[in-house]
Amino acid sequence: MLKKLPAGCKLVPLKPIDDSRGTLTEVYRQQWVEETARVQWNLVRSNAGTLRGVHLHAKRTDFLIVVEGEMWLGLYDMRRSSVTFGQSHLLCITPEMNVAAYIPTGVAHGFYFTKPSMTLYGLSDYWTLDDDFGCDPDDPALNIEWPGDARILSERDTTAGSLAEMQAFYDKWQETQ
Ligand SMILES: Cc1cn([C@H]2C[C@H](O)[C@@H](COP(=O)(O)OP(=O)(O)O[C@H]3O[C@@H](C)C(=O)[C@@H](O)[C@H]3O)O2)c(=O)[nH]c1=O
Repeated sequence: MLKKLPAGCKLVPLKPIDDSRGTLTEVYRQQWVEETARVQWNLVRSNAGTLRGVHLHAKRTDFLIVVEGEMWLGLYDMRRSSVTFGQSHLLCITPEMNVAAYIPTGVAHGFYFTKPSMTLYGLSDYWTLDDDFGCDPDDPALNIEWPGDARILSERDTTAGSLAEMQAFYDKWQETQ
């Protein structure tokens, strides 16, 4: 497991501004991640024990904020040309940390929620199942030890194939580009 984030992943610091009314926080500026604008935003509620993923996008990047609760972000670098290829990282994000996570294309990711949580994420391309590869989040090759035993997974994630199969799909997709 990598001690740092896979290459190109970023934790962007957010700066809450407090006053007697409460707090105002900018959560996204396009210049923070130096690339194209977000074209879609998703607001997601997750029950305690939910695991979403592991998913991979070949064309799309995600910019993600934990608004409420606690999220463990598992990352695995599938880009053969990357210096961190084949390496994983797991980190915990809470709203109090005041960070947004930027996930580039080619880095597989899963979200595990230890308590009821709300996340907000911006997509650089419209969501489509064609760019939502998936694999078994417990595949030992991922080298990600999700915290907590109780698990709520989607049907798709429960029946997803291996990391090796997802890597083969991703490699094939890249050859056609
Ligand atoms: C992601 C998404 C899903 N949906 C629909 C499809 C389905 O009916 C319902 C729930 O979708 P899913 O089960 O795919 O949701 P989920 O498993 O949370 O999918 C997400 O997982 C994390 C790890 C990611 O990486 C995200 O990009 C996305 O893939 O919402 C949309 O309409 N638009 C969207 O942008």
